[in-house]
Parts: sequence; structure tokens; C-alpha cells
Amino acid sequence: MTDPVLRFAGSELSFGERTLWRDLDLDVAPGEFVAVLGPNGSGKTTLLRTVLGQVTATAGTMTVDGRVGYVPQQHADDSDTMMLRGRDLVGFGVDGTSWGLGLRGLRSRRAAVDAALAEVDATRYATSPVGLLSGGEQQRLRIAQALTRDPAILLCDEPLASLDLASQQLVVDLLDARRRRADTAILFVTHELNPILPFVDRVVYLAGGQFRVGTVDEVMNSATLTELYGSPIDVLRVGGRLVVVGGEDAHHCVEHGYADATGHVTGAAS
Ligand SMILES: Nc1ncnc2c1ncn2[C@@H]1O[C@H](COP(=O)(O)OP(=O)(O)OP(=O)(O)O)[C@@H](O)[C@H]1O
Repeated sequence: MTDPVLRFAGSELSFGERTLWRDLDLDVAPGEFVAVLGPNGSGKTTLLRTVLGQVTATAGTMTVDGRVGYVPQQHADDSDTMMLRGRDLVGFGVDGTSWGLGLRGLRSRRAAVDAALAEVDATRYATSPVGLLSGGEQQRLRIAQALTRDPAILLCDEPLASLDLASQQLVVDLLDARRRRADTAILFVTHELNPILPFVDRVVYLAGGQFRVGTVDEVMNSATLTELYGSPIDVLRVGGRLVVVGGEDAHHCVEHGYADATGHVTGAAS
């Protein structure tokens, strides 16, 4: 088996009395697409922050083999950035590394930004003010920003939030294309599994200080989630989508629905 790009071994993370996970062993292979699910406050973002080195686990080890890229949520506030051009936003991914000053450094910087813009097909936004771009176009630039580091693993923290369906699809397709082309692993925190369902190799599901790791079928089933939450949960497949019914917290993971007496499910994406 190829060496993992990310490894958690015997990892535990507690804040005081509160344990987010314990005895976590997780190897992420190059090119693997791993979804991180769980209710609010279960530790999804903290897991990413541990990989970024911003949080140190209370026990165990975490190792990353290669560079780490980070794709954040789209924030409406960012749309005020009328002074910032597309290529400036992407350039932030290059700055902070040792490109140095002078003509050579500037040329290298420009080349890295141009390559990243081309990789996500965003060259046409290069000189547009970021504030004039749609949420989906801005997310395209954020992916380009992360790619300037040529990452071995991309950490994505709810990158689809507040995007329409077409933009969500575009972002997921870009990430999938990157992992296929460069074997970049993807650790993807989300409240909605359905938009990424066809791409997910494995799921890490955090809840109440416990976790389950496995394929979608292994984790996203009634028995496993009922055991994890300690209360009855039904996981249904409806038209190729997953719907979780029951458990106040459970509906954070995919799409929540309400079953009537006949078992008919109605509901909307959470
Ligand atoms: N530095 C810290 N000190 C103390 N508690 C923390 C710290 N960082 C995070 N927490 C707590 O850890 C828990 C997990 O937070 P985290 O942001 O990882 O959750 P999450 O699963 O990403 O939630 P959401 O879905 O709401 O974004 C929260 O209760 C949070 O308050």
C-alpha cells in the first residue's frame, strides 16, 4: 500500500472535560476523498486545525507527508473586496513562502498564480475585482489560491456553504479533477454529504466524543448512526440521495426529512 499522506495514530483531543475524539487511527491515502461529518460542535473544524498545526492533540501523533492547502467557506463579507483583483486573492497563497524579492521572485510568483488560475479555469477573472464575482467564482479563486502551494492534501472547510447547486457542482468537480490529476488527497468538512456523495471514498463521522470511519455504506446506515448517537436514527436512500431521519442532531449530516405514518419522507436540504 502507498504511504499515507496524512496519519493520525492514537490521537485524542480534549478541551478540559470535553473530549472531541479518542483513539483515532486514520490513514488518508494520496488521492483519497474523505468526508468529515457530524453535528455542530462535534470537532470537524478542529480536526482540520489539527492538520494545519493550529491545534495540538492531547495524545497520539499526527503526521503529514507534503504540503497542505486550505479552502475555506465562502463568506458574504468577502464580497466587499472591490479593491482586490482575482489574481491578488490567488497570490496570497504564494506569499509567505520563500519566493524572495526581486525580479526572479516576482516572475516565479506570477507564474505560480497564472498556473493556479489556469488549473481552475479562472484566468478570465484574473483582473476582475473579487467583489464583483459570484460566490462560485470566488470559490474557484480560493481553490486556485490553495493550489499555488501544490498541496499533497487539501483541507476543505464547508466550501459549498452558501453556494447555489450549479456552483456547488463546479467546486466539487474542480476538487475531484485536482485529486485525479495530482493525487491530492481531500479532507472535506461538510454538513451536506449529498453534493459530494459520488466522489467520497470514506467518511469520518464525529459525534459526542466518538467517531466512525468507513465507506459511505459502512457509516451512513441506520445501525451505525443509531449506535453512534445512542438514539434511533433511520438512514434512507431516496432517489440516489441520503436522508437521515430522527435524532435532533443527526440531520446536520446530509439532508433531513420527516417520515409520515406511511414512511413517506418529505423535507429539504439542511
Ligand atoms: N481552542 C479551543 N478551546 C476550547 N474549546 C474549543 C477550542 N476550539 C474548539 N473548541 C470547542 O470544540 C468543539 C468543536 O468545535 P469545532 O469548531 O471543531 O466543531 P464543528 O464540528 O466544526 O462545528 P460546526 O459544525 O458548528 O462548525 C466546540 O464545542 C468548540 O467550542
